[in-house]
Amino acid sequence: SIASSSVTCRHEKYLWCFPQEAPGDVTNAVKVAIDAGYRHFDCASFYHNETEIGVGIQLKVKEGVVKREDLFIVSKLWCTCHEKSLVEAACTRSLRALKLSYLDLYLMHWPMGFQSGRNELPLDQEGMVIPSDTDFLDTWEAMEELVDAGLVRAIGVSNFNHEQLERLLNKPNLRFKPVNNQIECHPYLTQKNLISFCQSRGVSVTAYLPLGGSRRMQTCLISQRLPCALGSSEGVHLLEDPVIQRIAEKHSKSSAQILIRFHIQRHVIVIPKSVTQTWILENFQVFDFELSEEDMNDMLGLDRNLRLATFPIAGNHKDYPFNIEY
Ligand SMILES: NC(=O)C1=CN([C@@H]2O[C@H](COP(=O)(O)OP(=O)(O)OC[C@H]3O[C@@H](n4cnc5c(N)ncnc54)[C@H](OP(=O)(O)O)[C@@H]3O)[C@@H](O)[C@H]2O)C=CC1
Ligand SMILES: O=C1CO[C@H](CO)[C@@H](O)[C@@H]1O
Repeated sequence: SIASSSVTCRHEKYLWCFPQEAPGDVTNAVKVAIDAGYRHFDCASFYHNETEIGVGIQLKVKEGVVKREDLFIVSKLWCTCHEKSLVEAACTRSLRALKLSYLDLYLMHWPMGFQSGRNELPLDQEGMVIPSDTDFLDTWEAMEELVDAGLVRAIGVSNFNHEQLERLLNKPNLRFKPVNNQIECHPYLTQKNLISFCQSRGVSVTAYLPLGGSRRMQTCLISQRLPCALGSSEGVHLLEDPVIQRIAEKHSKSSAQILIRFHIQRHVIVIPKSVTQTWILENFQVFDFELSEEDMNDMLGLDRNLRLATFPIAGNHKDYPFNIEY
C-alpha cells in the first residue's frame, strides 16, 4: 500500500495528524513498488493522493512493465458520500483521479455516514462528527449498482464490526456479497474473533496499520497529549517490540518483515505502506521464510486490544463500529 492519509484537521479539541506525502514521493513509490513486484494498491479518496498514484500506474502500464489487468486497485467511498445519489459520482471521481476505467475492489470506508458536502469531517460545536441519516444497507445498494455499471469488479467494507457485517450479509435481496472487510490488525490488536467471523462467512480480511503506523503519527499520539482524532494516546512501538525483534533476529529478517509475514500465515491480506525505496523493497521480501507455530503463538500472545484508529470524533455515531467487543 502506498496510500497515505493527508487530512490535517485542527479543532480546539482534536488534532487530526495524518502526514501527507509529497506528490512526487507518492508517484515514485508507486513506480518503485510496481518494479519490485507489488500489484495491489490500497487507495481512498480520503487520502487525497489518487491523482499521484494514477500517474505512477499509468507510467508503468505505458512502459509495458505491467498490464492493467494484472493490477489490483482498491479505493474507498468516504463517509460524506453515503447517500445513494452521491455514490456513483464519488466512485467516478476516484476512477478519474486514478486514470482507470474500473476498480478491482471498492470499499465502504466506514459504516458511518457523515453530513454530505465539501467538508470531509463536518464537526458540530463539540467537535464531534455530524452524521447523515443514511443506512449503510442503502449505501450498499448504490455500490451494487457500480458493479452492474462495470465501474467496479467487486465491493466490500472497511471498519465493520461483526454485527454490522452480519446485518449486511443478511440484507434482504442482497445482490453482491461484501468480499472483503479491511480492518486494523497487528500483534497488539490481533482481531481473532472478527477474523474468524469474516473467514467463516467467506469474507476475506485485509489488515491495515500492520506496522503500527508512522512514527510521526505515534509521536503525535504520545507527545502532544491531545486526544488525537485517530485515537489511542498510548504509544505503540510494534517495530521495537522485544518479542518481534527476537523473532526477527532468529530469521535474519527485519521486524517489519516479521509483522507482514504474520498476516500472510493467517490468510489475511496485508497492506504495509511506505514511500521509502529501501522499505518498499524490504517489505516485499516476505515469501522466502516461514514463521514457526511457536513464533505465531508468541506474536498472537502480544494482543492487548490496542486500537490505534479509534476515530473518537465519530464516537457518538449510531453506526460507530467499536462499541462492541468485535
Ligand atoms: N481502512 C481504513 O480505515 C484504514 C486504512 N489504512 C490503509 O492501510 C495502509 C497501511 O497503514 P498505515 O497507516 O500507513 O500504517 P503502516 O502500519 O503501514 O505503517 C506505515 C509507516 O511505517 C513505515 N515503514 C514502512 N515500512 C517500514 C519498514 N520496513 N521499516 C520501518 N518502517 C517502515 C512507513 O514509513 P514511510 O512511509 O515514511 O516510508 C510509515 O511511516 C494505509 O496506507 C492505508 O492504505 C490505514 C488506516 C486506516
Ligand atoms: O484510512 C484512514 C486513515 O485513518 C483514519 C482515521 O482512523 C480513517 O478515517 C481512515 O479510514
